[in-house]
Amino acid sequence: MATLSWSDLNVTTKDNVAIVSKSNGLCPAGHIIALMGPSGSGKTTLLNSLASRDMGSAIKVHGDVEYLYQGQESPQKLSAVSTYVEQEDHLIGCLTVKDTLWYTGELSGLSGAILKDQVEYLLNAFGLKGQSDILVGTPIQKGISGGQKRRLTVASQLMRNPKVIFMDEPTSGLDSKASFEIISHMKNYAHEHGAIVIVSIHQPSTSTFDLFDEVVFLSKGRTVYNGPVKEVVEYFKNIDMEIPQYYNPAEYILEAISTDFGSGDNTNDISDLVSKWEDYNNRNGEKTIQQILEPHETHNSLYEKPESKRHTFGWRIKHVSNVTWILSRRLLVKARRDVFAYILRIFMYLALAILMGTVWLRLNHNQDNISSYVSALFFSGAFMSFMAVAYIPVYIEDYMNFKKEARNNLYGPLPFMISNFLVGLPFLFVITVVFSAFAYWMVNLKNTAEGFFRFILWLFLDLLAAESMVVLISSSIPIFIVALALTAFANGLWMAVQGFLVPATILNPFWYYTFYWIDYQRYVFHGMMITEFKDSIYNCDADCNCAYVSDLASECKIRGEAVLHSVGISDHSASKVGQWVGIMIVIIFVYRVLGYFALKYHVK
Ligand SMILES: Nc1ncnc2c1ncn2[C@@H]1O[C@H](COP(=O)(O)OP(=O)(O)OP(=O)(O)O)[C@@H](O)[C@H]1O
Repeated sequence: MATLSWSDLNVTTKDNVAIVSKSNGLCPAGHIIALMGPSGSGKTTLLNSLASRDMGSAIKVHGDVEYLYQGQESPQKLSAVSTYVEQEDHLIGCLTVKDTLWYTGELSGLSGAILKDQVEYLLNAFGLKGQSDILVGTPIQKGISGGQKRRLTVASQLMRNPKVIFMDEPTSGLDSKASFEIISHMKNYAHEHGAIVIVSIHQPSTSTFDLFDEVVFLSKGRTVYNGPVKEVVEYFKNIDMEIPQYYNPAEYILEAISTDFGSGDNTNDISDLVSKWEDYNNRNGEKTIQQILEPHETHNSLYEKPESKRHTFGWRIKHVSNVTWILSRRLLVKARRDVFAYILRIFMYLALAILMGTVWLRLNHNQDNISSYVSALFFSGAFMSFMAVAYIPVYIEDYMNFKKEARNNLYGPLPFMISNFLVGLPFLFVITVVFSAFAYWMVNLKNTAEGFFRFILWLFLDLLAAESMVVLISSSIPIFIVALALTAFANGLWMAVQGFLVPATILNPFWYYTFYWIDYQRYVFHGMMITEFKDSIYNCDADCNCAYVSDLASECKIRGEAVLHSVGISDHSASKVGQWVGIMIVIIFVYRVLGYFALKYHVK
């Protein structure tokens, strides 16, 4: 039989302030255990420590947590068989309830009739059958209620039949009936699947409280009671703290061990309760598995030996491509349904194209218009990439969902990054074509099909690089306001050093020898400049004064290459342009690889 046990677990801050002290416990397969205590008593911290979750360098954990099978180290690691239901839901707003379960099932390796049955079973078990085709909900489209989201979160994490389930306040925001239903379902799940379920919970009703097999009461991180729920009343009676009849025992104990509110300091009372619990334990000894288990609990078939899985390289490749395919399909559904993902941006770029086309309307090839042509190209490249900030909230929603799923071992950062890139490609291409189709001809940029397609190429690479930068920044610091500020700053930097506002020839050496060479907007700007000015001829003014000197001055004309020269573009050969396209691809690749490592860091 599998068990999760912990001994002498101490959690402190790095300044040695105790959060959880001397915690011991044992939970056998088939049992559901509650961690209870007032707010700030250390329930989440204990739960995280049991789940071996990284809590940052500010927290230190000492002691042992063991996942054992028949008293021996389990062949499978706890992280491989467990799932953690967080306090926040982190669902994808524009998927329906059924879609959410379906894709999670696919990601868990289910398919065909098994997947269908499992989805149906969970929809029924969590009371979501009537909402199966309703969207989870987005900021502009109301979806299911908060309580239904909570139930969906829990249901989706049972898809792959985890052996150990940690739940951080799964019932917060739910009414007592819904809370009862969830805990009741988890109890049945634990019993039927031989799973271990550990739940931190605030204030369950009496009927919900009675569903738990064991309970740990914490006060300021110290254990006041850890044992069977049905012995709670008896234990507290024996230590002269009789729970009045008709009183919810959980509520009564929580009031007694709460330290934040109420009159007077009850620290001594709490210390007294902790000592009494320690004395009781010393007298009776820690309970063994046999003492914890009910005599009738002999579901041996459920406690099958977990098998260790060693994956070959070929299996991994197949797994990554399968998961990439599932994630790509899910993202495509989102991209189609979520107006914020791409649809709004397509209209935004269309509006910008019309704005640009009417501001720089039908320029002609007189020298007075040369600077307007140059600024139009700068605006297209720089401002279009700046607008990629609109992608940040969409990406952060995906990231949060990714983090939840990756930490629960459904997949890793690689398929997430690849699918995000692949699904972005067609949408960014549509945005590019829509923008170019209007802006290019309205401004009267080079009147050739080749010029138009080259413009599309540069703008497409520009948007890809801008979006990849957003992915890198938002993956590194997935906090909306910070990612927004950093992306705006980075875009300002790339605009400033790309050689338009200050020509490369006079750019400060620090910027020139560093950021100028890795500035994707610079390659886009120079690429567009070559497309526009190479092999173009402009008229000097009526008195034959030419703003740019070229070999055509005697004919009162300016060769476009002279304009290129003035912004520091001396080599405009096809090989140079090809080299810049290559550099753009490398920049996009590097952004994505760095983004991958940022994701990897966050789910370590
Ligand atoms: N990283 C940290 N640095 C310093 N103190 C921390 C840190 N994490 C948690 N704590 C402190 O540890 C204590 C326990 O926090 P925890 O979140 O585990 O409590 P909780 O019982 O789950 O509370 P709630 O029911 O309100 O969610 C709190 O006083 C909290 O301020």
